[in-house]
Parts: sequence; C-alpha cells; structure tokens
Amino acid sequence: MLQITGLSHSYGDGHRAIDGLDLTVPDGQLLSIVGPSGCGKSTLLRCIGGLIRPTAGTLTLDGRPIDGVPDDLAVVFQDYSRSLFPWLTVRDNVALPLRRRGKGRSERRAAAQESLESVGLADAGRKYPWQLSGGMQQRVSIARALAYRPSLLLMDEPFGSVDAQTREDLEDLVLQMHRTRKMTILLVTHDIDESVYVGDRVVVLNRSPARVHADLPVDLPSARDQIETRGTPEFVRLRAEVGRLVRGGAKVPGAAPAGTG
Ligand SMILES: Nc1ncnc2c1ncn2[C@@H]1O[C@H](COP(=O)(O)OP(=O)(O)OP(=O)(O)O)[C@@H](O)[C@H]1O
Repeated sequence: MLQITGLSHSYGDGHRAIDGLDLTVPDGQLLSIVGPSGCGKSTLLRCIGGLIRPTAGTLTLDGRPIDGVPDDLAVVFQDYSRSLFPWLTVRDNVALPLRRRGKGRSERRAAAQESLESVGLADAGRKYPWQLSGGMQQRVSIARALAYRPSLLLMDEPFGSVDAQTREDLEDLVLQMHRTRKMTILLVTHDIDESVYVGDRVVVLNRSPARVHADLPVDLPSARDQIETRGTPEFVRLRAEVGRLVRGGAKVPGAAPAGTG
C-alpha cells in the first residue's frame, strides 16, 4: 500500500507546488490522477518515485518510508524519445534496468524478449528506437517498465505524444497489463475521458498548490471496451463530473468527499 500523509513540496525558488496532500493507494489499484495544468501532478509523482525529497510530510510504500527510488518501482514518461537510449537496440533498452536486479546477460535478454512480446513487439528487438514509430517507442518504454516486474508503476502523461488511435491501443495495453500483472499503477493524465476509461479510481487535484480536491471510485466493469464502455451511462456521468471538478466547478451530489478511499 502507498500511503501519503501531509505531503508538501516547495521548489528552491519558493514556489509551493504541493501543500498538505493526503492519499492512500491500496495494492493493485489503477489510480488516475487529473487536475488543472501546472497544479503539481508531476511533482507528486516525482516525490512518490523518490526523485525529489518533499519539504514536509511522509510517504510510505508497504510500510517503508520512501527516501530514495524504491526498488520495485518503474516509471513511464511522456517523452519516450528522451527516455530510450538511441545507441542501444530496443531489446538492450528493455534489458538495461534488469542489471539492477542482478540478473545475468542471457536472463536479461530472455526477460526483455518476453516483455517485448507482451506489448506486441516480438520482432522489434534488434531494431533501434529511432527506427520505430512514436507509438511503438512508447510500447518499448512500457515493455521496459514491465520487464522490471515493478509492484508500483508511475506513468506521467504516457500517451500525450501519440495519435488518437495509438493512444486508445496503449490504454487497452495498460488495462490488459494491469489485469494480468496486478501491480499498482498511478497514471497522470490531462485527458478526462482517459482517466475514467482506464481508472479504478480518479483523484482530482486542485489548483496549485496541489491537494486532493475529489476522490471518485470508477464503478465500471474491469473488462473495458473503447466503444461500449465510453457509451455507458456511468462513464458519461463520471466524465462529466471529473470535467466539472477539474475546471473548478462544484461537486455533484453523491461524489465521495476528498481524501476518502
Ligand atoms: N524544478 C522546478 N522548479 C521550480 N518550480 C517548478 C519546478 N518544477 C515544477 N515547478 C512548478 O511547480 C508547479 C507544479 O508543476 P508540475 O510539473 O508538478 O505540475 P503538473 O500538474 O504536472 O503540470 P502539467 O499539467 O502542465 O503537466 C508549476 O507551477 C511548475 O511551474
């Protein structure tokens, strides 16, 4: 379980990005995080990922304080072109972090190949990232994260740089991975429809400095379909509610109060 209590972070220039944020994420949940632009979503992920040390508050993962990059963590960023090494083959990119796991060369290669197969890139291992489309490169980033077998996966606007069709394919890939691997996923997105479509739960942050403004369970069946799910009354209701909340509008009756769940 990820537990965040009283989290605050101010940058060196004095800018307060997060102020007293509380959030608990049970194991295996796929949590979507949305909020107005610049409200502090990435800062929150950086604190959870141990990449920056918060100014105040506590973060624990399975009861252990986060005071560096947790062992079982993987991160997928929006900018795949900067997160993949162009001089390494796709397979070597995926295999690289497994060194940290202390695996031998052949074991790393086998795990990388298996992970590439699971994202539909079985034949791309010998290519270089720049020989692939943007969507395929982001699949490589996801394969790299999955090969590491994280218990916690942080995704920061992971589909923001691909076309709409590819975005839907990648959303479904993440849903499928989440179902089969049962890891906890925190997904930051600007896309309100996406937050509802992929999430078990949507947390809306308020304007900077960030705090939890609303916390909404997504009461949709776990098997989702891009056409059917998006046409259900529950999806339409939630999308409208999250949209209102992100724009700073009033909360509709029946929504869970902020900080629950
Ligand atoms: N390294 C930094 N130094 C100073 N201020 C920063 C730094 N990084 C972010 N900020 C500021 O902190 C606030 C929160 O930034 P952050 O990137 O966390 O927001 P965000 O919600 O992820 O933004 P976006 O929606 O645009 O992706 C912003 O006002 C931003 O300008």
